[in-house]
Amino acid sequence: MLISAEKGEILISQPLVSSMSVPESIESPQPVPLVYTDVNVVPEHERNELEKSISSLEGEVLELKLKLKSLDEKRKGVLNKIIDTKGSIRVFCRVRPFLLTERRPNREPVSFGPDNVVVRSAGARKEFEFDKVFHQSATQEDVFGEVKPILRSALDGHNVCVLAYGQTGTGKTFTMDGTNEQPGLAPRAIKELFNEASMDHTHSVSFTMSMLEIYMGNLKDLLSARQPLRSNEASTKCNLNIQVDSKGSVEIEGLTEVEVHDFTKARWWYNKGRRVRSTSWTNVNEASSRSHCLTRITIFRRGDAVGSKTEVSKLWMIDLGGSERLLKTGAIGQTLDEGRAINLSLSALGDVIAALRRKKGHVPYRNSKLTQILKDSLGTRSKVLMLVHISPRDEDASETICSLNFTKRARAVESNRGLTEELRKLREKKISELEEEMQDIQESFKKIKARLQEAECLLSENKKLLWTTSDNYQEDIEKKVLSPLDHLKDTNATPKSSDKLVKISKSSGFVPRFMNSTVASRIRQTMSEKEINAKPQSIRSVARNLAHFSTSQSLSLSDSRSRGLLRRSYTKPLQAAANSGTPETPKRDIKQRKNIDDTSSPRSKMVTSSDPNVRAKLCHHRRRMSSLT
Ligand SMILES: Nc1ncnc2c1ncn2[C@@H]1O[C@H](COP(=O)(O)OP(=O)(O)OP(=O)(O)O)[C@@H](O)[C@H]1O
Repeated sequence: MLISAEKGEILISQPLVSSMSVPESIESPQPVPLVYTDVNVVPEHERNELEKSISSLEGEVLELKLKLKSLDEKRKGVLNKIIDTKGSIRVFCRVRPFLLTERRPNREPVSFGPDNVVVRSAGARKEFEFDKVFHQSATQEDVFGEVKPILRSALDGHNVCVLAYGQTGTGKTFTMDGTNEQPGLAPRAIKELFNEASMDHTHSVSFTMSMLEIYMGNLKDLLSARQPLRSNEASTKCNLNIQVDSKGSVEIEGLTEVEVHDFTKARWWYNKGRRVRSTSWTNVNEASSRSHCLTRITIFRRGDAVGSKTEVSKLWMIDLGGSERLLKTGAIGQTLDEGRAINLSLSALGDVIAALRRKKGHVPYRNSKLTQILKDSLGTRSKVLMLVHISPRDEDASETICSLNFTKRARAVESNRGLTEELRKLREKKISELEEEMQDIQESFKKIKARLQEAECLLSENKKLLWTTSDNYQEDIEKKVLSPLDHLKDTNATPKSSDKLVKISKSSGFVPRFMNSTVASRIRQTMSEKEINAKPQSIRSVARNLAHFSTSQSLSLSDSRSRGLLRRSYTKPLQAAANSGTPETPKRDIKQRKNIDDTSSPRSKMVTSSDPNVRAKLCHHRRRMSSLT
């Protein structure tokens, strides 16, 4: 028998009850034909089939997981090649649109192409090249689209740094942070990380988050529980120490690191950190960031295989302080000091990037806190993405040139400039080939993942089925062990695998044919019931109990053990008919069967009546029932 999990149907192997005939008398020399009545018993061969299917599915799941793992490795390699060919330090430029309060000049000082910017200032024309230029109409989505591949790199174990650089008021905070309606890179990146992690079937990935600010050369923990009441007030966690371990990994002593399990929680922490950041008014930007704000997502990625190591990587998202020359901002006092501190560290960052690009032996990381913190994320195995922001205004043209000159240093070596036309074409061809390969890998990955999900689903269904049937199987074994009918075992053949399976809907209230009453028994039953119905309620209830047995009055086995077996076997369909058709748990099944056995056993002491007529009828019933027990 098989229970179809989908349709709630019971499949019963033939021959079923039709093949069951009970010998007229125990003296009959004929062997007892096949008795196969328990609808909950799964034939051995079907259980074997199920076990075979489970083991083959387990093999398939393992194989598919291995395939996914090897494809993942391949994907990692190809992505790495793409990023390296494109340049491990990539520089994008974003041009801020004119604000409503700004007057649009007749002749705009900045013009741009897809990967170049031309600035005209004081009669001079300067051109700068970029990996990509985002025009004024570019959306937050457009910018994120270009950053997305580097996030995959972070999940693959590389340290990644995304930096927003530019003059005050050019849109660094807008790009990194955004607004509720137009979320920026940081919230989008965090969401994407969770999204990618949820789709990774070969690794378990978890994240922690930290935020800090470098303000006037000091480190301030933005997620610390104890924050100063006013923005200028010194925080308790204002001077954190930067440590470098033997492997060159940078850690910040005492920096709050929160575990984030989902995007909502991560976003909550991110907003909390942003609120604490130091800002002040300058005559360029009303809420100017007077510090560098660093958000770190630490990624812990561990393979499913036993003994696999946890890979740790970092994603830094940095909103740098405004890079403008101090005179222009009208800064005095503390604001002037803040500006100086920002400029010093920006210049140190420029030196580090330039040294890395020139592949110079000495990289001056120690010159600022910013570069000390980023020491393990700006190196050779890391990926850096710098977004330089510029203003479209005429008055900002000279400041724009300064910003673009800064990024020119960063791009100098890996840029297309200096490459011959032939080499440039070769490079582009290689990138497009790699991108095609990447697409193929992703397609195969998707297909295998879909098959894996299918196989896992089927496996779990089959296991459930085996579990259910094993329980019945176990019961069956127990019954066989306890059954005194062991000598009949050899004559009761197990249905062959070739036996046709008959589908019977569970809800149809199926009763095996051997339980159907004969014509004679039906007449007898009707007559008894008519008489009993005329009697008091207590007697009617007894008659109802007896009616369970009236359906099998044609049985006349004198062997009490045979009768016991048969009674046990047909109480199940009765019970099934009584139930509403919901699949039973094995435990409930046993309990109910016990109850039915109890109630179906007529006991003389249950029936008492002073009416001699009723007594006579009941005796008649008792006599008939006693031949069954
Ligand atoms: N791409 C854009 N689209 C629409 N508005 C923008 C864009 N970029 C910047 N802005 C607007 O310009 C103003 C200044 O932007 P933002 O504060 O992001 O500059 P910033 O470079 O971070 O300045 P600071 O260095 O002083 O913090 C804000 O009002 C912002 O909403």
